[in-house]
Amino acid sequence: MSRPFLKMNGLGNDFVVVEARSAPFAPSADEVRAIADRERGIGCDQIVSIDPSTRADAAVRFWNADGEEVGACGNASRCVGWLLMEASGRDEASFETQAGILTARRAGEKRISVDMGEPGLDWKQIPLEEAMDTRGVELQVGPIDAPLLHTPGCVSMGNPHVVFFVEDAETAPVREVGPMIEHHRLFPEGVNVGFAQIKARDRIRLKVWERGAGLTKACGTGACAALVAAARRGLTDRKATLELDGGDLVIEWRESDGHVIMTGGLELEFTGVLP
Ligand SMILES: N[C@@H](CCC[C@H](N)C(=O)O)C(=O)O
Repeated sequence: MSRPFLKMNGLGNDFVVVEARSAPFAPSADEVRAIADRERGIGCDQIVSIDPSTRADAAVRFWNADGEEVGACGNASRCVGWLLMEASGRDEASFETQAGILTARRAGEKRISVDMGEPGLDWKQIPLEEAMDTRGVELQVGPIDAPLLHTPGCVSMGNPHVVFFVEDAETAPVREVGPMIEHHRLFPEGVNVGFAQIKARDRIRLKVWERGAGLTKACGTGACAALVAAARRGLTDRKATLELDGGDLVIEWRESDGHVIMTGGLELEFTGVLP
């Protein structure tokens, strides 16, 4: 499969990015896992391919480190948007994903805004196993009479998210609870698990246990989901700074069209050749 790649990250959430507009790239789950392996492979949270498109500048596919293809990846979308704009010399780029056509715009030096589209808020869009109010679903962790965590919000950003609101994100049981909820029966397609501490009406501290990748330094769609889940419950305004382990993202759930706008940085780490 020898072919060039770019190693990139968005706030430390890292990717192997393959340009596939002139030569198809369709890795098997085993090949994805081998590339993503941090001991024996290149090591990354997700793999990204930039494919040809007749409807946008490109089409983009994402795979988690566990080998499964997924519908959205916010931090990687900023990296792809930047690559497309650097190649075209323009200040805007669009690309197809399973979540729809996304538009990226420059927002400073190696800083990109991506219109992530409208969040999915109906239980069937998450999806959930049964009908529930996604502002606060019937799910709890710990003893029935004294739950550790409960009544999280659920949001789809083209991928499923559940967001628990916690007193202190630094001490939240991310590594213990994340894997338990990731594959919980309520989520037939699995789920990304956010732990959000509301610091102010315009500031959230967030940790995310990602479906198929575990605890990452940042999760762009997770940040979008946390802002939407918080704003729906009146905990924050519709625009806030999301503090992730790897850095900050500014997320706005726009009143005018209901779209979620994610703004943040990216890094090009190095180039290489897949073995
Ligand atoms: N890190 C990404 C999310 C990648 C996919 C996610 N783990 C899923 O399985 O849906 C982001 O920045 O959004």
